[in-house]
Order: sequence, then C-alpha cells, then structure tokens
Amino acid sequence: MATTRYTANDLRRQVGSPRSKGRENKDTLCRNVVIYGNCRYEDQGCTFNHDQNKMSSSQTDLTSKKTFNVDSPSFTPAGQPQPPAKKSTFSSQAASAAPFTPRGANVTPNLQHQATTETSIFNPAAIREFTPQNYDIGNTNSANGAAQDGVYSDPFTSMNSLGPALPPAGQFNPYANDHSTMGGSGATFYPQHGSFPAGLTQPPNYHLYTPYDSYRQDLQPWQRSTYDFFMPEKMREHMQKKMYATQQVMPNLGLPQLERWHSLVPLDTNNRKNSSSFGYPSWMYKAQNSRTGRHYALRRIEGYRLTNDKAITTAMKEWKKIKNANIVTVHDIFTTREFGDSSLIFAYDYHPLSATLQEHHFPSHGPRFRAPNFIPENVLWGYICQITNALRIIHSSKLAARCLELSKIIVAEKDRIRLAACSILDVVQFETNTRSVLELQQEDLIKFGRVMLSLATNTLPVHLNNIQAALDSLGTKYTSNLKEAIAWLISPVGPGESKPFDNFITGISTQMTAFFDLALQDGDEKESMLARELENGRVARLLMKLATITERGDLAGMQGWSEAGDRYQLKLFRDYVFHQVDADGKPRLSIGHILNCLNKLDAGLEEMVVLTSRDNDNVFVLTYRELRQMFERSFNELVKHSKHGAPGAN
Ligand SMILES: Nc1ncnc2c1ncn2[C@@H]1O[C@H](COP(=O)(O)OP(=O)(O)OP(=O)(O)O)[C@@H](O)[C@H]1O
Repeated sequence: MATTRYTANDLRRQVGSPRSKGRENKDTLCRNVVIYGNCRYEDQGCTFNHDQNKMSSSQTDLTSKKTFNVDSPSFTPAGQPQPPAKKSTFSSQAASAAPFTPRGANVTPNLQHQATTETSIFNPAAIREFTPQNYDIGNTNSANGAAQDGVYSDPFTSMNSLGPALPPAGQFNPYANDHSTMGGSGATFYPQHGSFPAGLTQPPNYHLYTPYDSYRQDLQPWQRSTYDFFMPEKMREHMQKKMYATQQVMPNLGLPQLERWHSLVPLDTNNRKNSSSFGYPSWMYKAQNSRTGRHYALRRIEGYRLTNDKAITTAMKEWKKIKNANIVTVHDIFTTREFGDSSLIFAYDYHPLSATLQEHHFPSHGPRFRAPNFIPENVLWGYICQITNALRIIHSSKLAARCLELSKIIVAEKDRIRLAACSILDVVQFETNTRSVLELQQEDLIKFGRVMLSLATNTLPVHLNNIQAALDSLGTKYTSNLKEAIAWLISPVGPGESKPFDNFITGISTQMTAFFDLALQDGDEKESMLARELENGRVARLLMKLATITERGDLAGMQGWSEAGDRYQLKLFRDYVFHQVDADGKPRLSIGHILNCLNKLDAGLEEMVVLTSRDNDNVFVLTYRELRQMFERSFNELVKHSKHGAPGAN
C-alpha cells in the first residue's frame, strides 16, 4: 500500500465545524464524520455533508485530485536537503499498488473512490496480508504479502503450515480496541460456546503477541504506575544488587591469579582462621573463569597437601552427577601453590549475596550484631523439606553430605537454602576415613537434627550441650510434629543399626506438599514477571534500531539521509511516540501510549496513524504496516553500509 501524504491544508479544508458557516460545503464529507463517525455540530449549523452514502461524484473527483499518487513529486520537508539520486520516495511496489483506501476504524478519511466508501469499516479479509491458508514454507514468492514486502522474516510464520487448512481470515489484532470489528478473524478468536475446536484452528501470528493482561486504556495517567509494565521494584533492585555483586572486582588486594581463574574477590566476612569444619582453615573467593567467563565460588583449603590424585578424581566422578536445587554444584577440584602454600581449591556455583544460615539467623556472628530472631515454624519446615531433598539425592547416590552445619548451608533467596560444602571431606579425608558410607549417612541425619535444633532454639551448635532440654523447650513454641521430626533426626542409633530416611520423608509428606505448592506458586509469579520483561526485551530492540536511524544525519555520501524520505516519517513517528504535548504544550508522558505504539510498529498493523510535523505544515496518514516497512528499509540500508552488519539485531 503506497504511503499517502496530505498537507495540513488538504485536511483542514475537510474539517466540518460551525466555523465553516456561510460557505457551501454540501459536497464535502464532514471530517468529523470521517474521523469520529458523527458530527456533533450537524444540527448546529455545520454545512458539510454528513451522509457518507450521499457523497457526490464531485467529492470523489476532488479528493482523487488531492490524493497523491505515483506521479506526485516525492515529499521532501521544507528546508531539508534533497538526497541526490532519489527521484521518488515511492517504491516500485508502491507504484503498482492500488490507491490508498483507509480501512482503519479510527481514522477513516474516506477521501478516495466512491466504490470503497461502503467498506470503510476495517475489513481484514480485503487486506493483502499474511494468510495462513496453505502456506508453503519453501515458497518465498507466495501470495503472502508479508513475505514479499519483507516485513516479516519471522520463523513463527512457518508454524502456519502445521495447521489444517484455515479460513482466509484476517489477522487477529490484539491491540485493536474493538475486536468486534475484526469480522471473520474475530469469530475465530472468540468462538461461540460449544464451538471450541473451530475457534482454535487458527495459529496466532506470534508477531502480535500481547501481555497476558492487556494494558488498561481507560486508566488516567495518574492512576497508572510505570511499574505496571515492568517487574516489581523490589525484584528489580534485588536482581541488580546480585548483578553488581557478581561483577564486583577488588584489584588491589594482592590476591593471585590462578591458572584459569582471575579477578578473585574474598567472600569471607571475617578474618578468623577456623579449622573446625575441615581440619584446615578455609577461605571463600568469587572468581571468574577465563575460559567460560562465568563466575564461581572458590573454596580454598589452606595448607592441604594432596598425596593421592585419586581423591580428586573419585570425588569429581561421584559429585559431578549430583544436580539438585538444594545443593551447590561442584565444578572443579584442583591444587595450587599460587597462594604461597599448597592449597586445595573447590570451584562451586556462585550464588551472589549469599549468607550462611549462621550469618542469617545468628547475626552476632556476622558482620553486624543483631539479636537472634524467633524463626516461624513454616520457615523451619521449609528448611527441613529442602535439606531432606538434598540428602535424599545424596544418599541415593551412595554418598554422604558429611559437612552439614549452619556455616556450610547458604541462603541466597528468601528462605531458599543450599548445602555449600559437599565433596570437601571426601577429598580431604580420602585416606584417613575409616567409616562406611552408611555410617556417614546416619551421621548426616544427626547433623541435620542438630542444625534444626539450633535454629529452633536460637542456640549455636557449640552451645547445644543438653539436647533433651533443648528438645523439651520446643513444645512451648512449635507444634509437636516439628518437635518429633527433630527428635527423630537427632536420636542416636546403636552400632550396626540404621534409621530409615525414607520413613522420615513419608512422615513429613504433608509439609513436603505444602512446600511444593509454595514453590509452584513462586514459579508462576516469576513467569508472569518474565512475561512483562519479554515485551520489554522486544521493545528495547525496536528502540535501539529506531535510534540508529533517526537523527543520524548523512549516510554514505547522502546528505541529510536521516531527514529525507522514509526517515522523515520515522522521525515524525518518533515525535508522535515520545514527544507528544497536551493542549497547553505540556509533555504527555504515558508509558502505555509509548509501549502501545512501539508494539503496533513491531507488529506492522494496518491501523492508521496520523503524523504531523512540529510546524503543523506536513501531515501524513499512514498505517503502522507502512511505517514498519519504512523502518525495515531504513535499517537494512544502514546494515548494507555498515562494515560488520548488525549481529543480534533481529
Ligand atoms: N557458593 C557460594 N556462592 C556465593 N557465596 C558463598 C558460596 N558459598 C559460601 N559463600 C559465602 O562465603 C562466605 C564464607 O563462607 P564460609 O563457608 O567460609 O563461612 P564462614 O562463616 O566463614 O565459615 P568458617 O568460619 O568455617 O570459615 C559466606 O558469607 C557464604 O555465604
């Protein structure tokens, strides 16, 4: 469809209003009828014609004269430099196109042929547009207008070949305000009750995707929050902090660069040398892997001398298989002398901004003093379910967690915990350990019980001297279920006996299902947040492309490239989207309007948009589809003249 250009005077001459009194305008269709469907001045002296069906032929002649066609000189805004080689801004395709016939519901100037005046209602079937019926992926020269125009290079369109033969309905337009005007396509998307299968036969055009809940158009700007369109503020802040923590570097600390690891940053919150967990002091660092570029948490066991390489290979072989949401995955184990001693290093997944359960719930042992808080029962059950989940996979893999203590369990998200030091004792005590896996697994259960008892009584494990008294004290704060579960875990077994862990898992199944439900709800909520950002990701790409075109200036020897031809309309569109002002000249800053316009541009809708130059001298009425074509053409021109193309721009 060719771009139709009107000057402001063309349109002004059409305006019906009481101001026109005294002039004979009966042959001219009132512009209020054209734009709004009726004229409220009709009975108050407006002299224009208000009956669309009675448009005289003189009107048609008049407008056809006014309408620009392929013979018209190309539009160049006053005062703008002319691009040298360009004869016409109409493409060859535009030259053979039918004269402009507005079909939009909102702006229907109806200035063209009399024959088309009756079809001024949006009629998708009449549009030479993507038609899913019998679409052949291999045939790029199909009758599909989209392919010819190069508007859609969307792999999703290939999905249409998968569907059954479909009625030649128009596109579903999720941005249309009134879906009842969608004719046939509306019927396919809003099936009658009982006609469910028929309603789903049309695969949607995925270019037109829209948020799960469309934006509320009727809200006033002050009722609308910017955050309606983006992820919640707290979530954004949390994620940004995590990114910042991941990228943080401390270059002058004098930490060495290891063979494949650089940019080491200490994670320990104190300088105390503590050997209680592994028999050697240990230190934590964040580091970046020079091969993958990813960040890892390195645990250094200071002063450990490896005597048997099998210790590492065996541990790696066994622990590499363990993938569990409540266990920090170990990726590599190696030795180094870069710290000036012989150190053993374990490379784990890095979980930014983690704190150990001890730091989290016993803050006096963290960087700042805070009195230990009472931990609600549901949080404790959450921990029990998660540690159970971790131990179940470890034990069923014939391994033992071994290092199960408050300072080796980390909390990264709210109440989400992970065992952070698995596999270390398997390497460090490879040659000295004399106990069987079964014994170590039984010990895991007791350690598990001690961790829970510490948390439930707000007592550090070293101060848990009287286990029975601590268990008894639980009765006043928590349910007997919790007390019994902890008592079962912590109870010792005689030599050669074992407590069946599966019995414990069955016993806490109610809490497990409750926790599972919470996890699913959390997943649902995160997906809906992700859906909002999905929209924004595509808008960001569109904006980046638009910004590369507008205000560019010259291109490849073409003076004022960005001000002429297609680019001029794109610039006016930019103004329409971002620089609108109200009647008092004050900025209109509606994020909804911006997102709506950009989405429509991305989808290349047939909806009309009126673009006006800042001096009001030039007015363009064109469809988003045409704008989209201009946008693609302009960007492709840029890509053609660039050295490396635009990788990732699609
Ligand atoms: N995989 C990980 N990703 C990110 N941070 C971690 C990871 N593992 C541990 N940390 C953090 O590193 C810091 C130090 O951990 P560490 O296990 O050394 O605790 P600690 O309290 O210093 O124990 P210890 O006194 O036994 O050394 C803690 O703040 C912990 O949250």
